[in-house]
Amino acid sequence: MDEPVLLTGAGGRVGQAILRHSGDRFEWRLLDREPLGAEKRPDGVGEDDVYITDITDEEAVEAAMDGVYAVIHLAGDPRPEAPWDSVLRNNIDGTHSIFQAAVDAGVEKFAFASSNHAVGAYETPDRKPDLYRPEDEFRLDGDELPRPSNLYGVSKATGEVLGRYYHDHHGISVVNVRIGNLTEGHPPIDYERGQAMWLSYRDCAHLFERCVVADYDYEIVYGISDNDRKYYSIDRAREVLGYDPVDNSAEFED
Ligand SMILES: NC(=O)C1=CN([C@@H]2O[C@H](COP(=O)(O)OP(=O)(O)OC[C@H]3O[C@@H](n4cnc5c(N)ncnc54)[C@H](O)[C@@H]3O)[C@@H](O)[C@H]2O)C=CC1
Ligand SMILES: O=C1O[C@H](COP(=O)(O)O)[C@@H](O)[C@H](O)[C@H]1O
Repeated sequence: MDEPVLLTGAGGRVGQAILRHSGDRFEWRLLDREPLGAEKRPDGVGEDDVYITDITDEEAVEAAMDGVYAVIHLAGDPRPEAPWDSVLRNNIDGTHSIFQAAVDAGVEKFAFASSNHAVGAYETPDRKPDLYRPEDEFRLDGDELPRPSNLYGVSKATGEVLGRYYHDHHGISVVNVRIGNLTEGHPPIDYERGQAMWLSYRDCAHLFERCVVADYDYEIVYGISDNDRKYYSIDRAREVLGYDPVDNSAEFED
């Protein structure tokens, strides 16, 4: 595939994890509202491939989308405690703007950075803390309805529904990745929930690489490493995307 892959939110944690491990895999086009210095770009990605703009700027987004094969859409407010005005603008309006530009430009595939917080309210008091432990068999598999933890989670569930709409009415392939907890180098320390949903940097890059390469219609998958502790199934990501993670938070326990 010679056409570019547009990565929004390229300067953030998830974007940098992808570029660090898969920087040589695609022709990248990078978008962020903050400057992306040479240290944030893979070799060979020059300033002409970088778009510094807000994702709600429809004209600028249209220009960035021209000729693109696939979109990995990460840009947004990632804070679980983010207020409504911010998630409405950055996560809902922004995601709408990126989807609309993508279908207008004939983009084939769209990977959306959803979140564990779209389903956080499944972690009910009667299930905690057992569901964070290796012997517990409770699993979410992507077929369940959203049960957001907070307004940020509402915005992520809304992004998933926007994807459903654009897939059904415009035919674009959409995969929603409910990312767990991306932490560099090792799983979160003294945080069982975080260890159960840990996503290592290299597994993150591999997962989004598969979102560009694999064939699918509309999917919801979980983005975590192959942790012994888990309450998210990664079976669907394995089956549909060919996701084959190498990390496991249990390997870091004493
Ligand atoms: N880091 C994690 O563990 C998780 C992240 N996610 C999602 O993944 C995505 C990326 O998250 P992180 O990399 O952790 O966040 P981050 O804050 O490190 O990166 C987000 C990037 O998007 C850019 N951005 C934000 N709003 C923008 C706008 N309106 N227009 C243009 N650029 C904008 C920021 O400048 C930043 O570079 C977010 O959508 C977040 O909700 C979901 C679950 C877990
Ligand atoms: O969606 C997100 O989830 C991760 C993990 O959630 P947490 O409540 O365990 O911190 C969070 O770190 C990240 O900022 C957020 O975008």
